[in-house]
Amino acid sequence: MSERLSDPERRDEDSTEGALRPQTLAEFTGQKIVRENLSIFIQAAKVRGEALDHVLLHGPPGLGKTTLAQIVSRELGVGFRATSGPVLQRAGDLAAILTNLQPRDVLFVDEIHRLQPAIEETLYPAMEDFQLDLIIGEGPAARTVRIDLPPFTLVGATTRSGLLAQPLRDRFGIPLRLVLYTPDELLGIVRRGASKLGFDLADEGAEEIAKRSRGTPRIAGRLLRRIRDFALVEGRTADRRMVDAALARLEVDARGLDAMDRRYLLRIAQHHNGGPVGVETLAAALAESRDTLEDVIEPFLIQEGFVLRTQRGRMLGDAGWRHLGLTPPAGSGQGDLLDV
Ligand SMILES: Nc1ncnc2c1ncn2[C@@H]1O[C@H](COP(=O)(O)OP(=O)(O)OP(=O)(O)O)[C@@H](O)[C@H]1O
Repeated sequence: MSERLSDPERRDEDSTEGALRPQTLAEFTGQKIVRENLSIFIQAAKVRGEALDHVLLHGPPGLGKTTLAQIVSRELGVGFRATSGPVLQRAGDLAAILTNLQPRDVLFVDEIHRLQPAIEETLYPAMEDFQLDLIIGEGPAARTVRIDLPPFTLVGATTRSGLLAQPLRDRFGIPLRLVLYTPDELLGIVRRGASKLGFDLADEGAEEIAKRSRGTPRIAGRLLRRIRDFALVEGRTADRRMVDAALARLEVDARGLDAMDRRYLLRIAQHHNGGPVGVETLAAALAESRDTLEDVIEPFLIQEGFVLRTQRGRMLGDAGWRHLGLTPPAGSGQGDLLDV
């Protein structure tokens, strides 16, 4: 995958990313419905003294799934273990983790849609009955040993709940969908981040970053840290003009789109006359995977009306044409919109 500054999937090696992480539900900005529901279920689990039901967090990358999972364990006052779908290669890897959990611990599985089928099946009885069926030996001598597990809470995160097998999805009692943040919510996150970093950021500078972060806290945090670098080296106050100039140098445009987003829009405009064009065709032309287009690039472009998802493929929306400064060809309809 390309190295984009506004790539919400890329994690920062920068230790300050961790410093910006909210630690409690009250500190967590935005996602009001998710927050309110989680708060009730956490309180109820604590009153009953039971493990919280399993939680599935789904939504685009960089919206705070890992952060929320950590917050859930902290609010429950239990331990936190983290792994991810692609890391678990053998059923034994999962067994080792599960048998080491303390009662009511949170086990976070990132990218849960990428679990191996065999591991997924080990997970079903573990989630449902807190039991682990281990097969010992091979061939005719093989036998199954059943191990009791402590009750635990699985918090799964995925950018694609549609890719989860139905039986796995059904085992999450608390499915929660994260949505892109509003500029106002991001403003709160940027202000809080600036104060945590001890960075003197003017209000208008903060607003500019919030507006141009593609609805994603991880991008907001990254832009904030890069602008802090510019301010430091140039010895300037981070007011609107300074932030604007810095974002231009980072190739982030007035609406927060980066070079890749613009290539995507231009491709539909110039090579497909505004579309419709299939996502596979676009992915091949842009040398990106279909998953990257669907998970990373499109959610914001669709939300803002730059792109429309129709039965026959992607089309450029009015906002997309306007943003590129181009005129739509006469008679370009919008096709049949898919529910997005
Ligand atoms: N509501 C929020 N308020 C403040 N900062 C947030 C919030 N949500 C996320 N962040 C910040 O954004 C960054 C990304 O968050 P996190 O790693 O939890 O995202 P994620 O959705 O788990 O991403 P991925 O799906 O790629 O794992 C972190 O630095 C975190 O501090």
